[in-house]
Amino acid sequence: MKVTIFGTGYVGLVTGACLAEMGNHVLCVDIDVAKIERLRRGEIPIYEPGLEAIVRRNHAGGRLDFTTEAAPAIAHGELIFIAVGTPPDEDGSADLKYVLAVAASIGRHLDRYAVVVNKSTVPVGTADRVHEAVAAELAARGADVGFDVVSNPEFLKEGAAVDDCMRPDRIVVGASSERAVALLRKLYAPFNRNHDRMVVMDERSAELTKYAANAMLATKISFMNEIANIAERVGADVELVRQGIGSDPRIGYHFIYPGAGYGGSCFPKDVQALERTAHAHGYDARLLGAVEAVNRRQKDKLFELISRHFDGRLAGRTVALWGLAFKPNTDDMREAPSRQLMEALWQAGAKVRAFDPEAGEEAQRLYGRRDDLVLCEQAMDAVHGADVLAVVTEWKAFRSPDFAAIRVALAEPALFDGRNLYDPAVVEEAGLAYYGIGRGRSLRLPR
Ligand SMILES: NC(=O)c1ccc[n+]([C@@H]2O[C@H](COP(=O)([O-])OP(=O)(O)OC[C@H]3O[C@@H](n4cnc5c(N)ncnc54)[C@H](O)[C@@H]3O)[C@@H](O)[C@H]2O)c1
Ligand SMILES: O=c1ccn([C@@H]2O[C@H](COP(=O)(O)OP(=O)(O)O[C@H]3O[C@H](CO)[C@@H](O)[C@H](O)[C@H]3O)[C@@H](O)[C@H]2O)c(=O)[nH]1
Repeated sequence: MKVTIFGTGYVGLVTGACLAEMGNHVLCVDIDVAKIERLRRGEIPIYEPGLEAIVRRNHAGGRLDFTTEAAPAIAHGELIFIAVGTPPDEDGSADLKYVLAVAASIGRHLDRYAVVVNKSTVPVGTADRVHEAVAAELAARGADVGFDVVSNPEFLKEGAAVDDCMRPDRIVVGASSERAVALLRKLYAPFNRNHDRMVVMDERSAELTKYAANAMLATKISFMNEIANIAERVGADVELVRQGIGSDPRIGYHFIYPGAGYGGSCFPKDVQALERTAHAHGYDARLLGAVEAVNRRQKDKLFELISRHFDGRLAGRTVALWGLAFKPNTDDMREAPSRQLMEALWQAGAKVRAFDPEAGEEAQRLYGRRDDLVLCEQAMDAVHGADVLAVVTEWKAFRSPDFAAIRVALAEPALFDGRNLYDPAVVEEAGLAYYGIGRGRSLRLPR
């Protein structure tokens, strides 16, 4: 099929590449000229495992191309995806200016029936607004062209985006037109070979499904962080509690890892946006407000532990920091807990020596050159010359470090484990003070 995708970010590029891999002819459009030039040269602007090979193969095979021109892109696709950003505006609601700009542009150029497929995460009612924006432009030029708008939210996770896109749990399609549903069934048929993953519903339910999924996952994390903070105070170990509750299949082991708080481009903004939607409809969504508040507080947790360790005297101290990305397998630092921690440390007069397997360049872009930040090439380089070590992101490379070498390298051997990666007893045996999240220090069970 002929597919156009507006937006070549995490969602647009991955979707475009995977649809091309399934044999479709995909044209990706972006207003970012530099991004499109890089993509045409076969360079991938983001770090996403497996993506580069698929993009290069399909670009070379003539099934995937990139442009900055809206008109030929709209002429190309029988399915036109919108996968542009929906950042929060001043009050936390989703800002639809990019989505509506694409919709208007479709209306200005469309000259035969097409399905406009919205993949961006958008508030309930946006399909109607996109419909109106396209229709207004068609009317303005007196064009009598049929089109449908479908909601098709995306559930991929960064770091596993290609895999999620190739093997989705479900494909949610919100549509009121049979013609549009039939075209989407055809497009997604190769992804449904094993069993039908398509869940067809109305547009509003599809839009709400996306927010409900993210809000549920964020709620699980904040819940566990709340339990961790209780565990710390009562002398229990939240890691044992986690295993104790996860074994109940109604609860499950997934997404109940306590830590330094959730970050990324989705959970923080989507929980907030859903709360704003509820508010706009006269409902006070208290649970969502609490999920958000618990997370904001949790992102301060590592700083509090480090500050307490030094009795609040952080000026002149140096903290080694492992992990800048908001989670492993990405270079994305949007809303990353590492940022809140670094900024608080700087404010308190401390310096940071940081290492991340992929996000060093992004940190450089965000913070530029400054005296209180050294970006290191190796994990141990960050530790040498630091007083203490804080682990913020659970990259696999950090799972089993040489604690003895870390103890020798640190001036004040202490490890702040923001993801509960380590066994406190093992760390302490190596001669380092251990601080985790919700690990009451009075409890040490025999192994
Ligand atoms: N990142 C994720 O893991 C993820 C997962 C599911 C859903 N989402 C949602 O998908 C949407 C896109 O997210 P993302 O992370 O891919 O964003 P992103 O910021 O990585 O990419 C968005 C792209 O859209 C481009 N763009 C903006 N206006 C444009 C226009 N008029 N025409 C063409 N391109 C334009 C930007 O230049 C940018 O390259 C958001 O609504 C997000 O909430 C993201
Ligand atoms: O038990 C857990 C699981 C995750 N996290 C944190 O939660 C954040 C988000 O992680 P994850 O969900 O893996 O990453 P995203 O790429 O943001 O993906 C989420 O957001 C996307 C955008 O909407 C959705 O498509 C995905 O389904 C949804 O998982 C990260 O900071 C993680 O460190 C925890 O603290 N504890």
